[in-house]
Amino acid sequence: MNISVLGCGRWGTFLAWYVHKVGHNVMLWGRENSRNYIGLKETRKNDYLPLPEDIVLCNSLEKAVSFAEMIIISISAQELRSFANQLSSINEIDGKTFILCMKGLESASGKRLSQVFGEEIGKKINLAVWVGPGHVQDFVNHIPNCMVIGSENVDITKKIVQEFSSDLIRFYYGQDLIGNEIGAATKNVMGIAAGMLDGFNYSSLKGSLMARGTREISRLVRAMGGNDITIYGLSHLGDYEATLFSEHSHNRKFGKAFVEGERFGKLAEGVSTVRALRELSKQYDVELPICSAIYEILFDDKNAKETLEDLFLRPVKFEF
Ligand SMILES: NC(=O)c1ccc[n+]([C@@H]2O[C@H](COP(=O)([O-])OP(=O)(O)OC[C@H]3O[C@@H](n4cnc5c(N)ncnc54)[C@H](O)[C@@H]3O)[C@@H](O)[C@H]2O)c1
Ligand SMILES: O=P(O)(O)OC[C@H](O)CO
Repeated sequence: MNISVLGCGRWGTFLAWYVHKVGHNVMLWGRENSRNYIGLKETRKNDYLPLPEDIVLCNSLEKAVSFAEMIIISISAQELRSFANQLSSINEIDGKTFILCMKGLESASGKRLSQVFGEEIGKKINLAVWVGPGHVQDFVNHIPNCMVIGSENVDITKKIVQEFSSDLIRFYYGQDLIGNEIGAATKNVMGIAAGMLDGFNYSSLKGSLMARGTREISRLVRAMGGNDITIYGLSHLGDYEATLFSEHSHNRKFGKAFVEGERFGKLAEGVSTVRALRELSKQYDVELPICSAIYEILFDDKNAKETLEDLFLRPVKFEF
């Protein structure tokens, strides 16, 4: 099958490498002036992998869309609305299958990425998300993992899983798009919290963070109409190792650098997601103590150590 991957950053380039490895014809699109695109064009490699010769690199969106039956998108979440708007003017998108491989929420509205995409596209397309644990550094070293693909159409979910399954990634069929998208986005906020704990030498608290983080997000998912058990699946709890503990996690590294007064320059999606969660907490009247603490530290200039320690001073309550 012909597959295009739109976005040639860390994850997009891996996805092109992966779908090529499982036997598809692949076109990888990037913006003409982007550093990632220029680097790949010049060297056919990035910091993580060499790009196989028969993956076609291209900077024409029209060409990438018309080439493929299935189109994977992996860019920064806050750019998705304007990017989808750009895509909507391409007639050939009609009837194609789009797969969002990104973890975030629109920061101003709290909307899920499938909602944002659907609102802008305005044409008949199939839409799915592909989330769950996985770092490029592990996959290229042949370390397998499990991931989840979900959509509102189980036939589409099954078709994508069939095309992309391999001994490197075992997929599960997602059953709850709300839970999968909220779960994938919010694990990044827990990753930032974990990095802060690491920075304060409180790493032993990460078990408690896993228990209370999942509980907090499961309440939100239930209020939004999703299934709270989804949060204990691959899109959220299943992604904690790769985010709360991994040396490769950008979100964890961002949190650690933040409390150490250093700058972390790579994309850490949890920063924008925590703004979205403030909005969702109000909209759905759900208390999100850990996410609120991270928001206050990042955006209200609250002292990080005191704010995290204050979480311990809240009234005692039942665990579930
Ligand atoms: N296991 C996983 O599912 C997994 C792993 C890593 C990353 N991700 C997700 O993938 C997404 C991308 O992360 P990344 O680490 O590759 O980030 P990155 O910064 O390496 O890449 C982002 C890419 O988006 C491009 N981009 C930004 N704005 C754009 C626009 N308006 N139009 C077109 N392209 C634009 C940039 O040029 C860049 O190449 C994030 O949402 C991240 O959470 C998922
Ligand atoms: O490096 P991070 O924190 O963006 O995490 C990457 C993936 O989402 C881990 O599954």
